[in-house]
Amino acid sequence: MNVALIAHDNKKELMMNFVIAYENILKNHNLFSTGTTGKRVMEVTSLKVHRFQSGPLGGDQQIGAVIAENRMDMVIFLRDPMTPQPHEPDIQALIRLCDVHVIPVATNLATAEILIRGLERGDIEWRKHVRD
Ligand SMILES: O=C(CO)COP(=O)(O)O
Repeated sequence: MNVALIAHDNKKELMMNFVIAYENILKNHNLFSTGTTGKRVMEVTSLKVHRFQSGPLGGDQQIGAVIAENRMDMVIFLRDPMTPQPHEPDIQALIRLCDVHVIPVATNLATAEILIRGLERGDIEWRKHVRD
């Protein structure tokens, strides 16, 4: 499955703990990230991540483009709801596209944990039939 991992600055520690905890599941999938998140994930784990631009420089839009082509199967986006982001329209657009294409998307840790366990159990195998 193609899985996007994105975290705002105040959520990056949380994301690193998440990817360390679930490395054994994530290693079986193709991982995509915005620039800084991907760099950090590769520093703290042995995971390989395809990195796009940093979020404020267009990374959310690049991941959005993959979603728009219905090629992303899951999005884990640990958002910071307390800090205004300069690229807020890009963030909204990415999440909107997840709804357009019915892509499982988690925007907080509690949902991320459920999605990652679902990924391991094969709950989103149906994506193989609707992708591309
Ligand atoms: O801003 C982001 C998502 O909106 C994340 O970007 P970085 O991973 O480059 O910090």
